This record gives sequence, C-alpha cells and structure tokens, in this order.
Amino acid sequence: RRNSYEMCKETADWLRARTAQCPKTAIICGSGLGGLAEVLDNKTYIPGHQNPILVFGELNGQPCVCMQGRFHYYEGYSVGMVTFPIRVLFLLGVEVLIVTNAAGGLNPSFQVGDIMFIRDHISMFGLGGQNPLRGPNDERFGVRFPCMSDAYEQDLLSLAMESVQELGFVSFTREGVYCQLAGPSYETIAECRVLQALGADAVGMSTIPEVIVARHCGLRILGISLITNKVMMSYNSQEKANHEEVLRISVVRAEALQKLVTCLLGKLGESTNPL
Ligand SMILES: O=P(O)(O)O[C@@H]1C[C@H](O)[C@@H](CO)O1
Ligand code: HPA
Repeated sequence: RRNSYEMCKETADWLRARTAQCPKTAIICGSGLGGLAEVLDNKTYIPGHQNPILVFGELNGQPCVCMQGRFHYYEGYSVGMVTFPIRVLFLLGVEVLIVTNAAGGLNPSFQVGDIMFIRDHISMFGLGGQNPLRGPNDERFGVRFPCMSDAYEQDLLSLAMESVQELGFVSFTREGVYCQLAGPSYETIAECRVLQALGADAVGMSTIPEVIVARHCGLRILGISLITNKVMMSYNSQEKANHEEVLRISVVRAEALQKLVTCLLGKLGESTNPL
C-alpha cells in the first residue's frame, strides 16, 4: 500500500537526509495558493517525484513546511496516494496541519473572495463507502475507529479568528461546512441544490481524505477554504464554473491568506512556547 508505515517512513527518512529543518507545522497549499510557500524564510525546496513540491523554512520564526500542490483523486491517484504526504509529514514530526483549498460557495451569503474556516465536513466519499482508512489498521498511525466530530480543532480556530480580527479581515471571513466531490467535473445545478440542502456551505474536490488521515494520526487541523466562485443554483444563470476563474480569485486573495497564516503561526509559537 502506498501509505503503508514502511513506505511513509522511507520517504520521511529520505527527506530528513535532505534537510535538517524540523517543521512542527505543515501547510498544504490549495489551487492557486502555492505562493504561500514563497514567504518562508531560509527556504529549502525539495521537488517530489511527481506533482507536489515541499518547501521547508520558517514563517514568523516558526519552523514549517509547505506542500505546493497536492495529489487529487480526480487526477487518478488512489486515496492512499492522496493521503500519503500526510503520513510522511506526521513521521517527520509535524503536529499542526493547515489545509487550504479553493472551493465553490453554496451558502447564499458567501461572496467570491471570502475565506471560510472549515468547521466541519461532509465526505461524499465516506458516505458512499470510500474512506482512506479502509483496510487493515496500523496502530503506529492511530486507532481503528477514530473520532471525526472534533477533526477541526477549536483552539486553532480561535487563534485563527484572533488573527482575522487583528488583520481586519472580519468582513470577508466565514465559517462553514466543506463538502468534497470526486471531480474533475464541476457540479450540476441539481447537485448543488442537494449539497446545499444537506447543509454544506462550500464544495470542492480535495482535503477531506487528508483530514481523515491527519486526524487518525493525531495532528491538530485547521482547514481554510477560499471561496473562488459561487456555484450555480439556477437554470437561468449565465455564469459557468471554470478553473481559470478559480485560479484568478485565488491569486487575488493569496496575500491576505499569507498574512493570516503568518499571524497565526506567530500565535501558535506563543501558545506552545511559554518563553
Ligand atoms: O486543490 P484544491 O482543492 O484547492 O483545488 C480545487 C479543486 C480542483 O482541483 C480545482 C477546481 O477548480 O480547484
Ligand atoms: O465550484 C466548485 N466546485 C468544486 N470544486 C471547486 N473548486 C473551486 N470551485 C469549485
């Protein structure tokens, strides 16, 4: 299995041989948000065999690692491969995971450009019977039946909200429920209506398998969705979801997100370091 303990350990050891940095926080950069990594100090770039590049460095004095890009299920990767980097990060000693993504807004009060902290998620994969933890459980990662009702940590959310207030970002910050579909096709109007009725505030194509695997191995998780478009709810709408628009809006908000994560890391450092 791609995310077996042995394979993850081999990659973690391989990375350790290439950098002496010991990040406590990892940031997964969603579509168009790879620029987050550029603000790190003392950067070490480690290109992967395939898509994502790992950038080790420091942000606001805190050791951290950014994953520029991710493995998406819609690209054809197995859920094992999609979640493999999470277990590698865990074996590297990461304790806090900040997952970011671009998502479509289902909540009618959301605007394009809003930042949504993920309060909870709806896994269409999980509901449909596909969970990244399916199969033999390896206790070295976590327990057989992990709790998910507390996957998104309240303390991290509170620190993130403090950062939002200090930065003056309140007017475009929300909280909500993220729902993941397989992609790569965007949702139909009928599907959007169903998701909204189910209680989802935003819809995307990533993140949840990563969160499940991260929660399983005890990582503290903060999820951030950038609302890059409003999904179509009416047959009269002339707009159409498209990836170029998603990337364009991500870039517009990239700087705000960088500031937010930088501020949050400073607070995390203060909260974990009594000095
Ligand atoms: O990696 P994320 O979830 O940010 O990417 C989103 C979902 C699709 O990959 C793409 C759709 O525009 O953006
Ligand atoms: O509208 C969307 N749907 C699914 N994934 C997305 N990622 C960005 N926008 C969207």
